[in-house]
Amino acid sequence: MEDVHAYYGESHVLEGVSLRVDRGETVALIGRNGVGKTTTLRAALQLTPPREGVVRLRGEDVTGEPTHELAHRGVGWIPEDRRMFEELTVAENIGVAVKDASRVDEKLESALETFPELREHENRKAGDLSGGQQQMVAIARGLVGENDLLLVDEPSEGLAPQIVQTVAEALERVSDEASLLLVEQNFPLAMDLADRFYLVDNGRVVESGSTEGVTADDERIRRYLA
Ligand SMILES: Nc1ncnc2c1ncn2[C@@H]1O[C@H](COP(=O)(O)OP(=O)(O)OP(=O)(O)O)[C@@H](O)[C@H]1O
Repeated sequence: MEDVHAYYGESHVLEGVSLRVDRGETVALIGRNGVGKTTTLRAALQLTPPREGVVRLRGEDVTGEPTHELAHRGVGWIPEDRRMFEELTVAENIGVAVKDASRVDEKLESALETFPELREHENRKAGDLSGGQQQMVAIARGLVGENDLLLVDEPSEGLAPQIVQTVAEALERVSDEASLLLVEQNFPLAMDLADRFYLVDNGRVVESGSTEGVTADDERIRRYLA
Protein backbone atom coordinates (compact mmCIF):
# COMPACT_ATOMS: atom_id res chain seq x y z
CA MET A 1 0.00 0.00 0.00
CA GLU A 2 1.15 3.47 -0.79
CA ASP A 3 0.38 6.66 1.08
CA VAL A 4 -2.92 5.31 2.40
CA HIS A 5 -5.19 7.64 4.33
CA ALA A 6 -8.19 6.21 6.16
CA TYR A 7 -10.89 7.73 8.33
CA TYR A 8 -13.59 6.69 10.75
CA GLY A 9 -16.13 9.43 10.08
CA GLU A 10 -14.16 12.66 10.46
CA SER A 11 -11.40 11.01 12.45
CA HIS A 12 -8.24 10.81 10.34
CA VAL A 13 -6.72 7.51 11.54
CA LEU A 14 -4.19 6.60 8.84
CA GLU A 15 -2.16 9.57 7.70
CA GLY A 16 -0.28 8.16 4.75
CA VAL A 17 0.77 4.58 5.45
CA SER A 18 3.08 2.93 2.93
CA LEU A 19 4.19 -0.66 3.25
CA ARG A 20 4.74 -3.79 1.24
CA VAL A 21 4.74 -7.53 1.81
CA ASP A 22 6.74 -9.50 -0.72
CA ARG A 23 5.89 -13.04 -1.70
CA GLY A 24 6.92 -15.50 1.01
CA GLU A 25 7.65 -12.79 3.58
CA THR A 26 6.36 -12.41 7.10
CA VAL A 27 6.01 -8.76 8.01
CA ALA A 28 5.09 -7.45 11.47
CA LEU A 29 3.16 -4.27 12.19
CA ILE A 30 4.03 -3.05 15.64
CA GLY A 31 3.16 0.00 17.72
CA ARG A 32 1.19 1.10 20.76
CA ASN A 33 -2.53 0.55 21.20
CA GLY A 34 -4.72 2.73 19.03
CA VAL A 35 -2.05 3.93 16.57
CA GLY A 36 -3.78 2.39 13.54
CA LYS A 37 -2.46 -1.15 13.11
CA THR A 38 -5.85 -2.85 12.82
CA THR A 39 -7.03 -0.03 10.59
CA THR A 40 -4.05 -0.66 8.31
CA LEU A 41 -5.21 -4.25 7.87
CA ARG A 42 -8.79 -3.06 7.35
CA ALA A 43 -7.65 -0.55 4.74
CA ALA A 44 -5.64 -3.21 2.90
CA LEU A 45 -8.76 -5.40 2.85
CA GLN A 46 -10.96 -2.46 1.80
CA LEU A 47 -13.09 -2.98 4.89
CA THR A 48 -12.22 0.62 5.76
CA PRO A 49 -11.60 1.82 2.21
CA PRO A 50 -8.77 4.35 1.89
CA ARG A 51 -9.87 7.89 1.04
CA GLU A 52 -6.46 8.54 -0.49
CA GLY A 53 -3.63 6.29 -1.57
CA VAL A 54 -3.36 3.00 -3.40
CA VAL A 55 -3.52 -0.66 -2.42
CA ARG A 56 -1.95 -3.10 -4.86
CA LEU A 57 -2.15 -6.86 -5.00
CA ARG A 58 0.51 -8.52 -7.17
CA GLY A 59 1.08 -5.10 -8.68
CA GLU A 60 -2.55 -4.53 -9.59
CA ASP A 61 -4.50 -1.61 -8.15
CA VAL A 62 -7.29 -3.06 -5.99
CA THR A 63 -8.24 0.15 -4.17
CA GLY A 64 -12.02 0.31 -3.87
CA GLU A 65 -12.54 -3.31 -4.91
CA PRO A 66 -15.02 -5.19 -2.75
CA THR A 67 -13.42 -7.17 0.08
CA HIS A 68 -14.88 -10.46 -1.17
CA GLU A 69 -13.04 -9.90 -4.45
CA LEU A 70 -9.75 -9.69 -2.54
CA ALA A 71 -10.71 -12.85 -0.64
CA HIS A 72 -11.37 -14.51 -3.96
CA ARG A 73 -7.89 -13.48 -5.09
CA GLY A 74 -6.23 -15.14 -2.13
CA VAL A 75 -6.15 -12.57 0.65
CA GLY A 76 -7.26 -14.00 3.98
CA TRP A 77 -8.07 -12.26 7.24
CA ILE A 78 -7.71 -13.65 10.74
CA PRO A 79 -9.38 -10.95 12.83
CA GLU A 80 -8.62 -10.16 16.44
CA ASP A 81 -11.88 -11.71 17.69
CA ARG A 82 -11.24 -14.90 15.66
CA ARG A 83 -14.84 -15.06 14.37
CA MET A 84 -15.59 -18.69 15.20
CA PHE A 85 -18.94 -20.26 14.49
CA GLU A 86 -19.27 -21.28 18.11
CA GLU A 87 -22.05 -23.80 17.56
CA LEU A 88 -20.24 -25.56 14.74
CA THR A 89 -17.56 -28.17 15.31
CA VAL A 90 -13.88 -27.57 14.67
CA ALA A 91 -14.12 -29.64 11.47
CA GLU A 92 -17.13 -27.63 10.29
CA ASN A 93 -15.46 -24.32 11.09
CA ILE A 94 -12.47 -25.32 9.02
CA GLY A 95 -14.62 -26.88 6.30
CA VAL A 96 -16.68 -23.75 5.62
CA ALA A 97 -13.48 -21.83 4.89
CA VAL A 98 -12.59 -24.16 2.01
CA LYS A 99 -13.42 -22.44 -1.26
CA ASP A 100 -13.75 -25.56 -3.41
CA ALA A 101 -16.52 -27.64 -1.82
CA SER A 102 -15.30 -30.84 -3.47
CA ARG A 103 -11.99 -30.57 -1.56
CA VAL A 104 -13.31 -30.11 1.99
CA ASP A 105 -12.15 -33.53 3.26
CA GLU A 106 -8.72 -33.23 1.72
CA LYS A 107 -8.23 -29.71 3.03
CA LEU A 108 -9.45 -30.61 6.50
CA GLU A 109 -6.99 -33.48 6.60
CA SER A 110 -4.10 -31.26 5.57
CA ALA A 111 -5.12 -28.67 8.21
CA LEU A 112 -5.12 -31.39 10.88
CA GLU A 113 -1.68 -32.50 9.73
CA THR A 114 -0.46 -28.93 10.11
CA PHE A 115 -2.19 -28.53 13.48
CA PRO A 116 -2.07 -32.01 15.07
CA GLU A 117 -3.20 -30.42 18.36
CA LEU A 118 -6.65 -29.95 16.80
CA ARG A 119 -7.19 -33.55 15.75
CA GLU A 120 -8.57 -34.74 19.07
CA HIS A 121 -10.99 -31.77 19.13
CA GLU A 122 -12.20 -32.22 15.57
CA ASN A 123 -15.78 -32.95 16.59
CA ARG A 124 -16.06 -30.51 19.49
CA LYS A 125 -17.98 -27.28 19.22
CA ALA A 126 -15.55 -24.45 18.55
CA GLY A 127 -17.19 -22.41 21.31
CA ASP A 128 -16.06 -25.00 23.86
CA LEU A 129 -12.37 -24.73 22.97
CA SER A 130 -9.75 -22.74 24.85
CA GLY A 131 -8.58 -19.41 23.45
CA GLY A 132 -5.37 -20.96 22.12
CA GLN A 133 -7.24 -23.78 20.39
CA GLN A 134 -9.67 -21.28 18.88
CA GLN A 135 -6.74 -19.25 17.60
CA MET A 136 -5.36 -22.36 15.97
CA VAL A 137 -8.72 -23.04 14.30
CA ALA A 138 -8.74 -19.43 13.07
CA ILE A 139 -5.26 -19.87 11.58
CA ALA A 140 -6.23 -23.22 10.06
CA ARG A 141 -9.25 -21.52 8.45
CA GLY A 142 -6.96 -18.95 6.90
CA LEU A 143 -4.75 -21.70 5.57
CA VAL A 144 -7.39 -23.97 4.01
CA GLY A 145 -8.81 -20.92 2.23
CA GLU A 146 -5.81 -21.23 -0.10
CA ASN A 147 -4.70 -17.73 0.67
CA ASP A 148 -1.41 -16.41 -0.64
CA LEU A 149 -1.47 -13.57 1.85
CA LEU A 150 -2.85 -13.73 5.36
CA LEU A 151 -3.50 -10.66 7.47
CA VAL A 152 -3.35 -11.75 11.08
CA ASP A 153 -4.51 -9.44 13.88
CA GLU A 154 -3.07 -9.98 17.37
CA PRO A 155 -2.83 -13.78 17.29
CA SER A 156 -1.29 -14.04 20.76
CA GLU A 157 -3.70 -11.69 22.51
CA GLY A 158 -5.19 -13.06 25.72
CA LEU A 159 -3.30 -16.36 25.53
CA ALA A 160 -1.22 -17.94 28.29
CA PRO A 161 2.54 -17.90 27.56
CA GLN A 162 2.85 -21.64 26.85
CA ILE A 163 -0.09 -21.41 24.40
CA VAL A 164 1.49 -18.40 22.72
CA GLN A 165 4.42 -20.64 21.88
CA THR A 166 2.12 -23.22 20.25
CA VAL A 167 0.35 -20.52 18.23
CA ALA A 168 3.74 -19.10 17.22
CA GLU A 169 4.79 -22.52 15.95
CA ALA A 170 1.50 -22.77 14.03
CA LEU A 171 2.15 -19.39 12.42
CA GLU A 172 5.68 -20.48 11.60
CA ARG A 173 4.24 -23.46 9.70
CA VAL A 174 1.70 -21.24 7.92
CA SER A 175 4.46 -18.86 6.87
CA ASP A 176 5.94 -21.65 4.75
CA GLU A 177 2.77 -21.61 2.66
CA ALA A 178 1.62 -17.99 2.64
CA SER A 179 2.92 -14.47 3.09
CA LEU A 180 1.91 -12.96 6.40
CA LEU A 181 1.16 -9.43 7.56
CA LEU A 182 0.99 -9.70 11.29
CA VAL A 183 -0.20 -7.21 13.90
CA GLU A 184 1.41 -8.31 17.13
CA GLN A 185 1.78 -6.56 20.50
CA ASN A 186 4.16 -9.20 21.82
CA PHE A 187 7.37 -7.56 20.62
CA PRO A 188 9.79 -10.51 20.97
CA LEU A 189 7.26 -12.78 19.26
CA ALA A 190 6.79 -10.30 16.41
CA MET A 191 10.55 -10.00 15.91
CA ASP A 192 10.94 -13.75 16.07
CA LEU A 193 8.27 -14.52 13.48
CA ALA A 194 8.81 -11.68 11.04
CA ASP A 195 11.47 -11.00 8.43
CA ARG A 196 10.75 -7.27 8.44
CA PHE A 197 8.78 -4.87 10.60
CA TYR A 198 6.95 -1.57 10.32
CA LEU A 199 6.56 0.50 13.47
CA VAL A 200 3.38 2.58 13.39
CA ASP A 201 2.75 5.69 15.46
CA ASN A 202 -0.16 8.10 15.13
CA GLY A 203 -1.28 6.70 11.81
CA ARG A 204 2.16 6.77 10.17
CA VAL A 205 5.05 4.39 9.69
CA VAL A 206 7.89 5.84 11.75
CA GLU A 207 10.46 3.04 11.51
CA SER A 208 10.91 -0.04 9.39
CA GLY A 209 13.50 -2.59 8.46
CA SER A 210 14.79 -6.09 8.99
CA THR A 211 13.91 -7.69 12.32
CA GLU A 212 17.33 -9.23 12.61
CA GLY A 213 18.99 -8.31 15.87
CA VAL A 214 16.25 -5.80 16.77
CA THR A 215 15.34 -5.73 20.45
CA ALA A 216 12.88 -3.71 22.53
CA ASP A 217 15.90 -1.83 23.97
CA ASP A 218 16.73 -0.47 20.54
CA GLU A 219 16.39 3.31 20.92
CA ARG A 220 14.50 3.62 17.59
CA ILE A 221 11.89 1.25 18.96
CA ARG A 222 11.82 2.04 22.65
CA ARG A 223 10.66 5.61 22.34
CA TYR A 224 7.57 4.51 20.40
CA LEU A 225 6.65 1.51 22.50
CA ALA A 226 7.51 2.65 26.04
N1 LIG B 1 -14.94 1.68 14.24
C1 LIG B 1 -14.30 2.74 14.69
N2 LIG B 1 -14.89 3.96 14.76
C2 LIG B 1 -14.23 5.03 15.21
N3 LIG B 1 -12.95 5.02 15.62
C3 LIG B 1 -12.30 3.86 15.60
C4 LIG B 1 -12.93 2.67 15.13
N4 LIG B 1 -12.03 1.66 15.21
C5 LIG B 1 -10.90 2.20 15.70
N5 LIG B 1 -11.06 3.52 15.93
C6 LIG B 1 -10.03 4.44 16.41
O1 LIG B 1 -9.00 4.50 15.44
C7 LIG B 1 -7.72 4.55 16.04
C8 LIG B 1 -6.85 3.41 15.50
O2 LIG B 1 -7.41 2.18 15.89
P1 LIG B 1 -6.79 0.77 15.51
O3 LIG B 1 -7.71 -0.27 16.03
O4 LIG B 1 -6.44 0.75 14.08
O5 LIG B 1 -5.46 0.80 16.35
P2 LIG B 1 -4.47 -0.37 16.71
O6 LIG B 1 -3.12 0.19 16.52
O7 LIG B 1 -4.85 -1.60 15.98
O8 LIG B 1 -4.72 -0.55 18.24
P3 LIG B 1 -5.25 -1.79 19.09
O9 LIG B 1 -4.05 -2.63 19.28
O10 LIG B 1 -5.71 -1.13 20.33
O11 LIG B 1 -6.34 -2.43 18.28
C9 LIG B 1 -7.95 4.49 17.53
O12 LIG B 1 -7.90 5.80 18.02
C10 LIG B 1 -9.33 3.93 17.66
O13 LIG B 1 -9.96 4.40 18.82
